[in-house]
Amino acid sequence: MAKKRNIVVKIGSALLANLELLTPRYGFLQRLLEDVAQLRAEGTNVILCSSGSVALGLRIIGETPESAGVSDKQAAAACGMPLLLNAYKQVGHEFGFEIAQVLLTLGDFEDHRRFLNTRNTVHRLLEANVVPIVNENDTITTEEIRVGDNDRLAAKVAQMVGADDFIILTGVDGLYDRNPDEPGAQFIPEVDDVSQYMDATKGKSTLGTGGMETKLLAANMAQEAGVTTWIAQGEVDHPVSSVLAQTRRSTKILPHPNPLSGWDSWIANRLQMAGSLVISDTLATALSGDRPIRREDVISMTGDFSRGDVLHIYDSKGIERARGLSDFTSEELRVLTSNPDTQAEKLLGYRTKGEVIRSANLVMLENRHLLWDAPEEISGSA
Ligand SMILES: Nc1ncnc2c1ncn2[C@@H]1O[C@H](COP(=O)(O)OP(=O)(O)O)[C@@H](O)[C@H]1O
Ligand SMILES: N[C@@H](CCC(=O)OP(=O)(O)O)C(=O)O
Repeated sequence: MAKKRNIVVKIGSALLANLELLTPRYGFLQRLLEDVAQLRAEGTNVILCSSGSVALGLRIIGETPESAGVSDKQAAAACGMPLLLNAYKQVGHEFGFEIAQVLLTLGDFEDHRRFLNTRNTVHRLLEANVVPIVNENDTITTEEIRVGDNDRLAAKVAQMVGADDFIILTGVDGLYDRNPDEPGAQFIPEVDDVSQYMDATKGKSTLGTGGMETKLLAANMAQEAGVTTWIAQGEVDHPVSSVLAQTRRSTKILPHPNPLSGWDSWIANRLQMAGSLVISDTLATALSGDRPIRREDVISMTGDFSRGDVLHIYDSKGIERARGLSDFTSEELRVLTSNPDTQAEKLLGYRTKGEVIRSANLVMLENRHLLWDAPEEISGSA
C-alpha cells in the first residue's frame, strides 16, 4: 500500500484568539477544519500544531498579552487549553472527525527513548484516523526544559513523523526582506539558505511568541530533515490546500537536496546543548562522518554531560563543524584527557576503545545548517 502523505500545520495564536476579546475565533477554525477534512478525504494525514492556549486563558486569570509574565502565561495556558481543545473538538465533529490532545515538552524530542514513544503515539492516533493537536505543555515547563515556541515544536514534530510538508499559518503572507511594517519591505517567494534572512526577522504580533525568527529556525530544521516548509497567511478559505496547490502567495523554504537520515537528523537538529568539544584544526579539516573522534583528538571541553548526550564539535576558532553523541560522561572524558598516557580501561575500570564519538553517531554539518555560537570558554580562548 502506498505511504500516505503526512503534513504538519502550525497555527499561530492570532489566528485562533480574538485580539480584543481573547475568545476563540470560530470562523477561522471552521475554514481551517473544513480544509483539513477535505485533505483527509483525499488521503492525507494531517497533524495540527496549535498555539492559542495562553491567549485564550489570559482573561480568566485577569491578565492581558501586554501585562502577563511567565507564571501568568503558565496559569493562562492551563485555563486556555480546555477552551482551545473544546473549540477544535466542536468544529472537528461538524466536519466528521475526532481530535486528540498531545502536550509535549523539550525532553519528548531530545531524549531518544521519549522521542520514539511520542512518535509511536502520534502514529497510533493517525492509524485510528484521529487528528493529533500538538502544543507545548506550557503550564509545567520551565525555561530549561521548554522548546519555547510552537514554530520549532512543530518542526520537531514534522521531523519526527517524516512529514512531506510543513505549513506555518500566521498573520502575514510570508517572509519579507525586513519587518513588513517597514516601508519598502519586499516579499520573498522562495528561500534556499535561511541564514541570509535571519537578521531581517525581528518583531512579532501582539499575541505571537517567536515572530519570523523562530519560523526560519524551524524551517531550517525541516530543511535538514527533507521537509518542505511553507509560510502563509491563515486568514483565507482553504488555508492549507491553497498553499499546497500554490494558488496563492506564500514563502516556500526548500528542503535540503541530501536530507539527513532520521537518526542523524535527531542528533543534529537539537534545541538544547549538553556540552561541547574543541578538536584540532587538522582533524577538523579532515573530519568526516567515517572517522570517530578519539580521546586524543579532544583539545578542550565544556559542559556536564551524560553518556548519550549530544555534543557540539568546534574547531579552535569556535566554528561548529559537527555534532555527535558522546560515549562518555563529562567526568570520564576529563579523566581520559588529563591522563593521555594511561590506558582507558585502567582509568575507567571497564573495557573501551576510547572513542568519544563513534563515526555512526557523528554528523557533519552541511553548509546550510544554522550553526551554534561557541560557548564563551571556547570563543574567548580562540
Ligand atoms: N521579515 C519579516 N517577514 C515577515 N514578518 C515579519 C518579519 N519580521 C518580523 N515579522 C513579524 O512576524 C510576525 C509573525 O510572527 P508571530 O507574531 O510570532 O506569529 P504567530 O503568532 O503566527 O507565530 C508578523 O506578523 C510580522 O509582524
Ligand atoms: N504554547 C503557546 C503558544 C506559543 C507560540 O509559539 O505562539 P505563536 O507564536 O502564536 O505560535 C500557547 O498555546 O499559547
